[in-house]
Amino acid sequence: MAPGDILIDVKGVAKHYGAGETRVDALRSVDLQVRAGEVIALLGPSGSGKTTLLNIIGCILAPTAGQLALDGETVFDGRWLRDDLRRLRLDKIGFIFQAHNLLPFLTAGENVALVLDLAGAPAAMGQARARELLDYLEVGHRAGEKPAHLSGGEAQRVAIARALANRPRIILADEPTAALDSQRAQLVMDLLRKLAAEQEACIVTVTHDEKIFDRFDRLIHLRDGHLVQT
Ligand SMILES: Nc1ncnc2c1ncn2[C@@H]1O[C@H](COP(=O)(O)OP(=O)(O)OP(=O)(O)O)[C@@H](O)[C@H]1O
Repeated sequence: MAPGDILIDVKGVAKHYGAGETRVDALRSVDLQVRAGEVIALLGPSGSGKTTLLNIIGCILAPTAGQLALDGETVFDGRWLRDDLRRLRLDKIGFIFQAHNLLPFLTAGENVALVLDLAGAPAAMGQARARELLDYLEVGHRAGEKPAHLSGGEAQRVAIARALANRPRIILADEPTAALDSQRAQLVMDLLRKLAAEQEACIVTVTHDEKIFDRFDRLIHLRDGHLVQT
């Protein structure tokens, strides 16, 4: 794989929820390609389908129709083509969620190292990588704390470190900077851009945060279940 290769390929993806009178067409027919090194934003009003699309790309939600290929491999075509979606997510995808979802009974450092542990890496390697990432995000001094003792911004940076721990090529983020002040939001975006370039990864971010719009290569708007690129 080289920079510029297509890491996410969404073709004709539709998703509806419910049936009959309660049916909601969240995505109608969406085509989207994202290449290695690209950092893109998904924008759109509430209910326009941003989270639905992010969850489909993350193999958390099955489309109603269409195809999805990740890193050159078709993973959905009318049905999931792999039965080990958990493994696929562990290997290829890093998630940064709005609610940071850190495990409350583990320290910040353990939360990050856990990802590598699950992927089968030796414990010492997981701890070293956790330390490196937490230091990089300027939260290394909090590595021994449980999430309940972290501020919102600190917890979010730990969650970002966790998403990056496994060096995924596809990073999906839902409002990653919502809990951060302007300076830190830009720092986090600059870090994500640097990582995307270094690791030949791509980043898809749902955001409403205007202060980081200039950090994206493309802004993609969702309207009524369709994409409009700018
Ligand atoms: N599990 C569900 N069951 C039924 N309808 C749903 C479900 N999830 C989402 N929807 C509907 O699908 C549409 C798209 O929702 P989605 O959460 O993808 O939008 P969004 O753009 O991410 O919104 P927001 O910015 O508010 O998070 C909305 O009309 C929503 O009400």
